Amino acid sequence: MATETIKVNSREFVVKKYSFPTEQIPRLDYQDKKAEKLIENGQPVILTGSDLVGSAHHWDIGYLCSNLGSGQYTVYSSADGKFKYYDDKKLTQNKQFKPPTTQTDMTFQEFAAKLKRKDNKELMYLQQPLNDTVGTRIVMDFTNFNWGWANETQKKNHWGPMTSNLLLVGMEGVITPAHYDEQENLFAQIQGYKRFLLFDPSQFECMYPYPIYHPHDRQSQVDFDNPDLTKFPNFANVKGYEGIVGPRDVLYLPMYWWHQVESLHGHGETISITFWYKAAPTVKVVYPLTSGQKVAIMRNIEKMIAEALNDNESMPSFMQAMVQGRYT
Ligand SMILES: CC1(C)c2ccccc2-c2ccc(C[C@@H](CC(=O)O)C(=O)C(=O)O)cc21
Ligand SMILES: [Zn+2]
Repeated sequence: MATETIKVNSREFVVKKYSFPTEQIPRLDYQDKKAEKLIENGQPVILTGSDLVGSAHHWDIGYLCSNLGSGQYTVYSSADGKFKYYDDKKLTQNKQFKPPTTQTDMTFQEFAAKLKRKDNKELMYLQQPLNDTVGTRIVMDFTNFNWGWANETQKKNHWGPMTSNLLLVGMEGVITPAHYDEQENLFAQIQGYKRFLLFDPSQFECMYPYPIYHPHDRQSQVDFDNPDLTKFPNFANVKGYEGIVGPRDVLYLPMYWWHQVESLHGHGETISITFWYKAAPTVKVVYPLTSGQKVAIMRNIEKMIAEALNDNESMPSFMQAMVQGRYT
């Protein structure tokens, strides 16, 4: 795998080299009016100097071990280090689907002990909603997040309610392959460095998501390491953004933006916390539609057709019959 070296603020990072061009995601102080403007316009921005999770800046594996209590945590394992999310509620409709990762529940202490072992054959990724089973120190740190700023940002941008905070602890080298989410996301990095590759929702035609009834719904079918340009020819035209998100950085990741996330080697495990918000309720449709809104329309139509046909096998021929030779 070809690599390249990126320099950010006198630090050097060795990253995988991909086939597509990228521009830098802007990095601005979180109080900079330009940053506020970008968020307002649904554009990604890496916010520096934010104290959104200031009360968690001291979190490391040892502290979490001592203070997360003995609750069970969901740990995913992957032989190739890729953690392509799959919706287990859609497994029934896809008998032949083979989950690409395995999922084990364990205490954080067991997870930390596994991290220390040198004979790990698989990479591991702990992903857990922050809930009340955690210890009192963590609850205190959580309570002391800068909720004032978070709530103000939520209100100013007419986002819906916050739905969840996920605690993520990844080994160096874990990769979350390209996908999009249907929520606004303030992504707070606490420890380690993550490279984000982002693609505007208008790149939909280059990303070839799985069918909506597939367990990998919302994930791209394209293998970035070995893109099949026969099956996915438009991927040759894809253009992205990229940025390295380090400790104390907060990335605003707009809804419907595709993202691939790589925990970089040489800087230890990554610890992140996500703040997900439902979309703003669309009170009045404003034209022209944004590219994100067009993706939402495509998804809703795909869902309606799948429900109406009630037979996923007939979706491919139906979808093609609807447009072929007509909308050329
Ligand atoms: C891959 C993993 C661990 C996972 C497994 C099974 C179910 C859900 C998830 C899940 C959800 C969010 C992330 C964080 C981030 C990617 C990253 O930071 O790696 C991201 O995509 C986002 O913040 O939107 C990571 C995961
Ligand atoms: Zn995501």
